Amino acid sequence: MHGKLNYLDFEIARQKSLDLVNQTTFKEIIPISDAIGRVLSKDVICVKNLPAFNNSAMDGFAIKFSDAGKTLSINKVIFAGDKGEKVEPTLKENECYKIMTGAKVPFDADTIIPIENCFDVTQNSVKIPIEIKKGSNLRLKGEEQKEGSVILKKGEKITSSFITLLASQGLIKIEVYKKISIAVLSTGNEIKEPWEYADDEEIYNCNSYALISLLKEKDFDATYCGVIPDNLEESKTYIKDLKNYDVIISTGGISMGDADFVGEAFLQNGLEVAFHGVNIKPGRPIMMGKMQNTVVICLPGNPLTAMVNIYLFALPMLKKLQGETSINHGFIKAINQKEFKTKAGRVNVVLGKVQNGEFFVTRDNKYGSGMITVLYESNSILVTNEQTSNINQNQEIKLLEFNGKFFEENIDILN
Ligand SMILES: Nc1nc2c(c(=O)[nH]1)N[C@H]1C(S)=C(S)[C@@H](COP(=O)(O)OP(=O)(O)OC[C@H]3O[C@@H](n4cnc5c(N)ncnc54)[C@H](O)[C@@H]3O)O[C@H]1N2
Ligand code: MOO
Repeated sequence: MHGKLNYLDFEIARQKSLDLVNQTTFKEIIPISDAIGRVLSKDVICVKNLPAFNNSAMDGFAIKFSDAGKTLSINKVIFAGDKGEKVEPTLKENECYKIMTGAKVPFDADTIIPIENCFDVTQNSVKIPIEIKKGSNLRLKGEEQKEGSVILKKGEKITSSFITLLASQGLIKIEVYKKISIAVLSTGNEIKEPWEYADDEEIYNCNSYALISLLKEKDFDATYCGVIPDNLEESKTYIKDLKNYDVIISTGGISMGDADFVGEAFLQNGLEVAFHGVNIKPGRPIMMGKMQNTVVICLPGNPLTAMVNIYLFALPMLKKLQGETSINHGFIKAINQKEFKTKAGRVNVVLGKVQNGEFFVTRDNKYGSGMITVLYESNSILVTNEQTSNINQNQEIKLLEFNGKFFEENIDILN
């Protein structure tokens, strides 16, 4: 672990991280009221046509299109919820129905005219305008979704708009993938928990809480498993007890320091390293691999680095493991507002704030990976390719927002 790190190409590292996992096979059935953020483990098939019957989109009159311009007698009034005899076709010559929004339209009417577009409306009759469109305001049975069609796809993450569709089908339970289990650890003798006393030489553990919160924002549950002391033997035992988790995420102790033996402790527990070291700033020492069935993600200790790296490298892989199909970062386009420099020869991650399509780089891109406040000051990142040394003012750029969307397509996010 102490040899010079071989810095892997960014895209190769991203691909290797994805290759480490296959989607979980464990499923469960849960109520739709608890389903937000969960991933569908099978397609949802339409069992009830949408709409279920021909119905009116407006309060008004249901007529035959050929009666445009005529004065018609009102045959009957139909309300939403009327059924059976009340909605049987009963039109005679020069007649129409008065009808309410959502009410079933009998088969002998083909067009709905909103009441405010009609003339001389009385209890018994109405004059229909001459300029009308056949079929207007008539919502046809199955025009939105037909029985048997796929309405929601396996691998999609459930949002509130999914719930509307599920409830429209009379579904109250749904099959989803079980949540993957994630252990989060910190390392380092200098680390104190926020509720402990920390003297001037000690620092508070921010990484674990920050990572668990970021994972929560992305609909993952993570368990905090404590601080591993800077001691190889104790680390080995500690890690051995975590093999029941699907994923272990640690921060710190993976660079070149004499106390950086977290990697060694994982290795001695059977870790097969996929890569250790990526040509990116921040995040050069990042390491990923697999320890039997457990995916191991070792993030560098600097809080800024840990957060940016979990976002860039870990989220796509965790999404894949969770069974999601949209696992790739999507970008938004913006215009850079102030020129800044980046270092050619490596991939650079640049923090900034995007607002209404304008990007404001954080602190002129002059900050250290050990800083914490800069994360708070930013809402997005720009990722350069290895050739880029400058981002000009007014240059169109691609940005990943911290709360950005993920897509099935793998698109080029580099600038
Ligand atoms: N000789 C070299 N030194 C370093 C290299 C290198 O290539 N050669 N890489 C540097 C880079 S880049 C990074 S990033 C850091 C990462 O090192 P580690 O992953 O070993 O992290 P630590 O040394 O344990 O900690 C770094 C920094 O972060 C603080 N830290 C750690 N854990 C937490 C926590 N849970 N909450 C808050 N802060 C934490 C820690 O106190 C250190 O200040 O290595 C460079 N060195
Ligand atoms: O990964 Mo380090 O944060 O580049 O300094």
